[in-house]
Amino acid sequence: MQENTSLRSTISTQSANCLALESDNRALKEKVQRTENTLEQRETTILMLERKLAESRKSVKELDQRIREEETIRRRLHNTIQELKGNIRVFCRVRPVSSSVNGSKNETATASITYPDIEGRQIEFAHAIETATGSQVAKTYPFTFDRVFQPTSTQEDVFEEISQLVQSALDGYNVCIFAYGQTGSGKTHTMEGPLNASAESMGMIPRSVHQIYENAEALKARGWTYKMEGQYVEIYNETVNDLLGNDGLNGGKKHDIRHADGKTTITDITTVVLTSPEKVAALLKKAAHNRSVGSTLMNERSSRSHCVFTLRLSGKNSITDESSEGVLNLIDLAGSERLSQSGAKGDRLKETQAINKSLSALSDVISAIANPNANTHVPYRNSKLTYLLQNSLGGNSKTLMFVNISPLRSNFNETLCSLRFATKVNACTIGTATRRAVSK
Ligand SMILES: Nc1ncnc2c1ncn2[C@@H]1O[C@H](COP(=O)(O)OP(=O)(O)OP(=O)(O)O)[C@@H](O)[C@H]1O
Repeated sequence: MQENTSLRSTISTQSANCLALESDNRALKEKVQRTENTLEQRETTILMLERKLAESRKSVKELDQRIREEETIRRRLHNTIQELKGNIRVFCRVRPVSSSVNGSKNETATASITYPDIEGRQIEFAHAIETATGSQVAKTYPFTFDRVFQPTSTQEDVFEEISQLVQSALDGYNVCIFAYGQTGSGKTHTMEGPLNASAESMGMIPRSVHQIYENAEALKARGWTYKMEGQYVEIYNETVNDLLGNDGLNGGKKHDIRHADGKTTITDITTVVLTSPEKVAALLKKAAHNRSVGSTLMNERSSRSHCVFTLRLSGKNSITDESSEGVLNLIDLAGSERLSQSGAKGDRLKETQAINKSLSALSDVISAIANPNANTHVPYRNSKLTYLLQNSLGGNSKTLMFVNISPLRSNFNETLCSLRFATKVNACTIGTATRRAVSK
C-alpha cells in the first residue's frame, strides 16, 4: 500500500514535470519560429539593401561621369564668356591720396575727377587750360575702359574682376596681366600688395596663387592633378635678372630667353614648385629683397625695372586622359613717367630710356597683334619684355592691362599720358585664344 502511494506520488510529480516540460517545449518552438521569421525578414532586408547599394553605386558612377562632362562644358562656356568680354581688356585704377608719395609730403590737392556712369566704366578729368588769348577755360577729358576702380576700391573688389581670367590659366590658356602707370601710381600695390600684407591687403599675385590652389584642390575630385611652378624675374636695362636666386641679383649668371614648341624658357633661372599657397608670401619677400630699387625724385621706393611673375600650370586628368598647360604672367611694369619730370641724370637717365623703349615696344606689339592684316610683322624682338612674353601675347592668349593712376593735380599730365596709352591698348582686339596641349 505504502509503495503504491509512493509510486502514485512519483507519477503525479512526473506528470507535473512532464506538463512543465511540454509547456517549455512549446515556448521554445514558438521562439524558434519567431527567430526564423526575423531571420527571413532580415535576409529580405539585406537583399533589398544590397540591391539599393548597387543602384546607388551605379548612380554615383553616372553622377561622376556627368560632373566630368559638365566640367568640360563649364570650361568651354567659361572661355566663351571670356572671349565675349574680349581677349584684351583694360582696367583703370585710381589710387587714394597718400601723403608719403610724390616727394612733397603733404600734397593732397587732387585733380577734378568724376565717374559719370553707374556701370563703373567711365572716368572724366576736368582741367583748366590757357587759351591763345590768355584766358582760362575748363576742358574735360573723358575716358572709357572695361572697368574703372575708384580710390575706395579694395584689393578684393579688383581681384573679383580678374579671378575669371586667373581661372582660364588653370583651364589651359596663356594669360598676361600688366600693371602700367607712372611711379607711385599703385602698380606694386595692385600686383603684390604691401610687404607683410594681411588677407585684405594682399595683391593680385598672392590672391591668384590662393585661388588657383583652391580650385586645383576642388578639381582633384574630378580626376585633375596640377603641378604649379613659379618664376620671378626682373628686366632691368634690357637684362634679365632672377629675383628668386640665392646670391642676389649679382650672381653673375646670364639669363637667355629661349622659345621652343610654343614654350618659353629662361636659362639658369630658379623655378619654385608651389606646393602650398603659403609659399608665395616667402617667394615675394625674397623677390622684394632682391629687386633692384632705385631712387628718383618721384618716389623713394621707385622700381626701375619690369617684374614678371610667371606661374606655369600643368594639369592631367587620370580619368579622362585630358591634359592642359596654362601660363599666368603677372607683370609689374616699371614707372612710365617721362624724362623731364623724373629729373633723371646719368644711370637714371639710361634706366628711364630703357623703360620708355620697352614700354613703346609693348604698345607696338599689341597694335601689331591687333592689326587685322594677318601678315603684319609683330616686333617681339624689339625689347626683352616683349620677347619674353612672345608666347603669352597674341592670338593664343588673354591680356589684361591695369592702368594705375594718381589722383593728384600735380600728376595730371602724366595721368593723361597713361590714360591715352591705355586707350590705345583698349582699342585693340586680339584673336581668339586657343587652349594649349589638350589631348585625349
Ligand atoms: N589702392 C591703394 N590703396 C592704398 N595704398 C595705395 C594704393 N595704391 C598705392 N598705394 C600706396 O601708394 C604708394 C606707391 O604705390 P606703389 O609702390 O604700388 O607704386 P608703383 O606704381 O608700384 O611705383 P613704382 O613704379 O615706383 O614701382 C605705396 O605706399 C602704396 O602702398
